[in-house]
Order: sequence, then structure tokens, then C-alpha cells
Amino acid sequence: MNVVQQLTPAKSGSGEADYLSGFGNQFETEALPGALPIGRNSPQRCAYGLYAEQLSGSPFTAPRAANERSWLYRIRPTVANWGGFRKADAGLWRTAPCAEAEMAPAPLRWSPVPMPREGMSFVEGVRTVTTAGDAGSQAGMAAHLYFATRSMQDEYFYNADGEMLVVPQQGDLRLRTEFGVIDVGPGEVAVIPRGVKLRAELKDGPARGYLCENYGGALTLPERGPIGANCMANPRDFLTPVAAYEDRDAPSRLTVKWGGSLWAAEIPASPLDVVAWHGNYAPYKYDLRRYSPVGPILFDHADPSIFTVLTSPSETPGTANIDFVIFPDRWLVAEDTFRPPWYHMNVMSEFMGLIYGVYDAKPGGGFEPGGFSLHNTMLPHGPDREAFEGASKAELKPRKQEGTMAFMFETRFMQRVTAYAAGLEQLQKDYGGYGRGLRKLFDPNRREW
Ligand SMILES: O=C(O)Cc1cc(O)ccc1O
Ligand SMILES: [Fe+2]
Repeated sequence: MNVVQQLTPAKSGSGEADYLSGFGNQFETEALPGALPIGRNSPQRCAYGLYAEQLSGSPFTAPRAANERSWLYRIRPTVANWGGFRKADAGLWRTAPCAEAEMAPAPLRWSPVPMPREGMSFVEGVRTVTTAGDAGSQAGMAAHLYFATRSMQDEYFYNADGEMLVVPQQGDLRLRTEFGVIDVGPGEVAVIPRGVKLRAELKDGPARGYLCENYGGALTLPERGPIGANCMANPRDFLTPVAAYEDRDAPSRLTVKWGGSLWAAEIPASPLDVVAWHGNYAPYKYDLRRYSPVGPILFDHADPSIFTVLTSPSETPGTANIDFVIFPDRWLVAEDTFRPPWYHMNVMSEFMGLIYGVYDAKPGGGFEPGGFSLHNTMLPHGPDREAFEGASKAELKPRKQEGTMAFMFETRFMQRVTAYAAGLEQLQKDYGGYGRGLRKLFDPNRREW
């Protein structure tokens, strides 16, 4: 997975999205013929007067399987577009550790937050719901909502604190990055590694979604173990953009998220000026509907880890900094089985969102597309009364769970709710008590019921 080479004839900066396929490949792509040096990274003079710059996503000395870096051949090195940063308004973007609100231990759920009316870019429209771990120690994550009602114009952004997993729920985004153009819409996700500059444009109206900011190890594919070489998320379905550049000398603004704050500087030219690049540290997208779910085909309900799309490992094997898990369309066939998620308590904390459709643990409304929930460390949760009663009595014919896409950001860290999320009118006041609706069914004189 880590050694495949691809040289695809690339388009010049036409602005249209075009991709190379494969997860974590050693890609190479050039928007002008011969812009990529052959057989070396740092020639005495790069073609076309370009500057060579390395972007290291892992320590130089990381083992090969985790070593990530790319070489960028660009009009100006990043340092030429630098200087004069001032602290900018971070709005409602928060960074761990952030203990600004204290909530009683209870399951929490929010209805969808409507699209704002004011003009806001993808960066201005980030609103943090939870933070976990410590960004400065490169451990943990934040779960955000994002709203974008205007495109970024001569405005650029990069995040030094974390990798960004963008999960659109409404509206398409065109992410113009240093590496090329990624179009992403509901049902797809995009991953922007730490340090990669971008400008987000709207394609056809306002956009809303979820954003996981990963302070820890880069997201990667989970091991498949006995499942073997196929199914779950297949590497070839991950798409990385071909090189596309802007040669634009115009007063611009670069905003950097660095050390938990936003910093902004006026810069003289577009930093999306990479004419060619090669390496394995690059943004990518993935269509969640390409995920091939594997599950129990005779009885029982497996752990949701079977639906892990991407995982951010921690130093402890099997203990994820973040698992990104989905609940896509699938057949439910298990016999003599309570088919929805079981009642449970979990040392990992679970942030969930719904992109479209109905989630099977909560079929009776309340968890709506655009909404979100938090089942924090060691807090009990499971199906509500309606789901329990329906599933305990259901005739267990094979049934297709269709037209649905829920997801979970699951982390080893406790998630702290922000003041913004705690104060939202969309916070469902009665959700914490949903379990109280479950009736006592026990009858020592009636074994079958
Ligand atoms: O709590 C949830 O809804 C997520 C979840 C789903 C599942 O099928 C098993 C465990 C789990 O935490
Ligand atoms: Fe759960």
C-alpha cells in the first residue's frame, strides 16, 4: 500500500477536480510537463524556476509504515508568503484542553442547527461541540460543526493543530488545496492533513457538516485481520487530487490555526502555487457508499469496530485516538438476535452524527440528519423503548437497512462539551432520561414472553 508509484498526466490549473486513486500511495503528479525533478528531490535548479519544499507529516525517522512526507515544487516557498501574523477571532472554534462548561453525566443529543443567515466562510463557520485530550501533546480530537454560506476569496487556511476530517451533511464543497482540487459532498468525506493549505468554495449553495479535528496520529486504514485482503474500505477507492496551481499575485489573507488560536497575516500571493508534487502526505477523499460492510451472517450483533473506515492510532495497540465508524446501508440477517445496538457502557467516548436516513438504535425521531449525540466515557446508552419493543418482537426476516448513513467519532478520551454546545437551544432537554421509558419486564414465573 505504501510503495505503489503513479505518474498520471495531470491537468494544469483548470480548476476541475481530477484524482489519483489509492490510499497512502507514493504519488507523483505535475501540472506542467517536466516540473517534477526525476530521480532526486532537490536539484540545484528546479524546472520553471520553482522552489522545492518538503512537507513532513511524520518525524523524519518514523518507521516506513508510518512515515509520511511530500515534496512540493512551488512558485514561492511557504516562508516567502509569511510574516506579520496577528491573533484573529477564533469565533466558536475551541481546542483541547477546554473546560468551559460542565455537564452532568448523561447521554446528550442535539437537533440539527439551522444554516446561519450571515455570510461566513468554511473557517469562520466552525463551531466546536466537544474537545478531548490535549492538542499540544498531539493526542485527542475535537468534534465540530461547520457552516459555510460564502466561498473563501483570496483567503487561505491551514491547521497546524490537527488533521481535518470533513464530513459534509448538506451542500457540496470545493476544497482547493496546495495538492489540487477536491470536490466533496454529503455521503463523501475529505481528509486534509495537518499543515496543508486550502481555500474552501461553495459549489451550489450553503454547506453544513461535521468536522473531526484529529490532534493525534494520522488517520489510516484499520487492519482487516481474518477478514483478509478485501472489503471494508478498499484502498483504491481513496482519491487524491492531481496537481493544480494558482499563479495569482494578489493581496490575500492566510489564517493559521496554531497552538489553539487563529493567527492571520496579509500575504502577497496565493499559496496554492504548487505546480508539481510527489509523496505520500496529501489530502484525499472517499465515498462512504463504497464501503463494503462485513457483519454477522448468522446471529448476534458485532461490535461497531467492524464498520471502521479510518483509524487514528495511539501508542497503545488497539486503543484508538479516534475511530471513524459508519453505519451504512446493509442487510440485517441475524437469526434469534436483538438486531439494534445492544445496551452498553464504553470506556471510549462516542460522538455520533447522521448524514441522511434513519439510525436503527433510534428509529422514532429525535436523531435527525444534521443532528448529533454524545455518549461519553462509561455512560449507559442503547435503544430507546420504541426500538427495543420493535426489535424484540420483530419477525427476523432478512431486512435491508436502506438509505441511511450515520457515523461515529469514537475516541479513547473523555469528550468535554463546549459552552456553545451546552447553550444551544437544539440541546434536547429530555434526552438524558430516554432510558427511563424502558419498562420492567421481569417475571420469574414466565420464562418465555
Ligand atoms: O451507541 C451507538 O449507537 C453506536 C454503537 C453501535 C453499535 O452497533 C454497537 C455499539 C455502539 O456503540
Ligand atoms: Fe455506543
